[in-house]
Formats: sequence, C-alpha cells, structure tokens
Amino acid sequence: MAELLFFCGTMDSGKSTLALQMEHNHRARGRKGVLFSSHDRAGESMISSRLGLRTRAVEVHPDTDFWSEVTGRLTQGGRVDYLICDEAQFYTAGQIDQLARIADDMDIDVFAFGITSDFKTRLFPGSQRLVELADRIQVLQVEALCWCGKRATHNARIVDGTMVVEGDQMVVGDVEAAADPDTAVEMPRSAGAAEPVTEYETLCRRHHMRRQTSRASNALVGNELPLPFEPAPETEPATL
Ligand SMILES: Nc1ncnc2c1ncn2[C@@H]1O[C@H](COP(=O)(O)OP(=O)(O)O)[C@@H](O)[C@H]1O
Ligand SMILES: Cc1cn([C@H]2C[C@H](O)[C@@H](COP(=O)(O)O)O2)c(=O)[nH]c1=O
Repeated sequence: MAELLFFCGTMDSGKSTLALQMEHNHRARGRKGVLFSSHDRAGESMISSRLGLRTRAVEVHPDTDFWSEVTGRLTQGGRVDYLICDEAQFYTAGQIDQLARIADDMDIDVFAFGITSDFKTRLFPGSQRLVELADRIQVLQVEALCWCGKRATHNARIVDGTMVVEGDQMVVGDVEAAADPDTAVEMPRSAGAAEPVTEYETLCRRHHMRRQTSRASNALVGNELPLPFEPAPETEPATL
C-alpha cells in the first residue's frame, strides 16, 4: 500500500536535502519518480538544498492538477512509482487532497516536505491539510537551532532588521544572513535600495514570542536579558 508521508521542520532543517537524498536512493534502485516544488529560493522548477545539491522539478502553481500530471505521464507510457513534493506548505488544500488520492487509488508513494507554520506561527494551508491527511508525519531529525542554543521550533520574518508579525503569508527568502553572526547586528540594506530586505531566522518558541532575534540578543549582554513579560496584577485600592 502506498503512503502519503509528510516530512516537516522549520526552515533550514534539511527538508530539501532529504527530498533529494530520497530521490537519489529510490532512483538508484530503479524506481521512477516525479519531482515537484513551488517557489524554491533558487528559482522556478527547482529543488535546491543549502548543501549545494539542486535538481529540476515541476513547478507547482495554484491551478496545477497532480492527478492530471500523473495520469498524463502514465497514458504516455511513462512509469511513476513515487512523487517528491517539496515546499508543500505552498500547495493548496485541494492539491493535498489530490496527492492523498494518488497514494490511495494509484498506489503511488507521495513524499511531501514543508514547513508547518508561517512567521505568525499559523499553519500554512498545504501543511494543515497534510497534517490532517498524511499516513505519517516525520519531524526532521537534524534540528535547526535558536540563537540561545535550544531547538528552533518557529520561523521568524525579519524585514530591514526588525522581526515582523504582520504581512503576506508567502514571501520567498532565506535564513542565512540573519543567522550569520558576522552580519547579525547591522542590516544589509544597501543605500538607495527601494525594496525592503526580508530574511528569516529560526527561533525557539520563547524567543519567537518575545520577538528576540539574534540581532536583538546581540544588543543585550548577560544579565540585561529581559525577564518574561507578565502584566502587573490588578490591585485593590488601599483602604484605611
Ligand atoms: N556549510 C554547511 N555545512 C554543513 N551543513 C550545512 C551547511 N550549510 C547548510 N548545511 C545543512 O543543511 C541544512 C539545510 O538544508 P536544506 O535542505 O536547505 O533545509 P530546508 O529545506 O529544511 O530549508 C542545515 O540545517 C544544515 O544542517
Ligand atoms: C516562515 C515563512 C517562510 N516562507 C518562505 C521562505 C522560504 O522561501 C520558504 C521556506 O523554504 P525552506 O526550504 O524551508 O527554507 O518559505 C514564507 O513564504 N512565509 C513564511 O511565513
């Protein structure tokens, strides 16, 4: 029986690397797969890993019909044993339904990879549907880390050096500049640049909720770290 598997993690946790490794291992054993991705950082129709590997893939648009993609190949005499679906957070809920149907009715394995939640900590529609439908959900073993050393569980968006919690759900970008301690204090907005610079940083929940990025932490030393914010308790007016 084929399965729909969802491999998830924060940004920079090795999802695309694993996608390319799985493709390699299956292909090496004579199986034939179709690779899909959507809005990869390296450009259209691509799966790219920060380890330097990249390969061609079919670009998924909101109107892409996976069922037709697969039946089209099969009716032309092609073979399809599995699908590799990267950046699956950007797929629509309906497309995830199609992937589940491909696993069940065509007996084709579907390996989907994506981040679960956005910079506002909300589920992406594609990831939500994968959580609802997948036979198995596997969280990536190589943990991305927060600047404090704890496991990173959340993705922060940083615009011109400041963590933001408002904006469009989808803005393609990378983590590297934000995580690099050499570039962490000053934002690299070039003089006269019209467009704001958007980057991402992986954080633990605590620092995501406090909006403390590596830049913010660099500005603080030792015991200057802020205490958790708790509203002051309401006090009754003193009576004599
Ligand atoms: N220079 C490097 N040396 C070793 N490992 C690296 C290097 N750069 C990136 N990586 C590894 O690659 C991972 C990111 O892989 P990638 O597949 O691009 O992530 P994702 O698709 O989850 O965003 C990092 O978490 C790290 O483990
Ligand atoms: C958190 C978050 C991320 N994105 C974008 C940024 C990247 O282009 C991809 C994630 O790619 P990765 O291979 O997992 O690093 O998603 C976004 O559009 N909105 C967000 O909230």
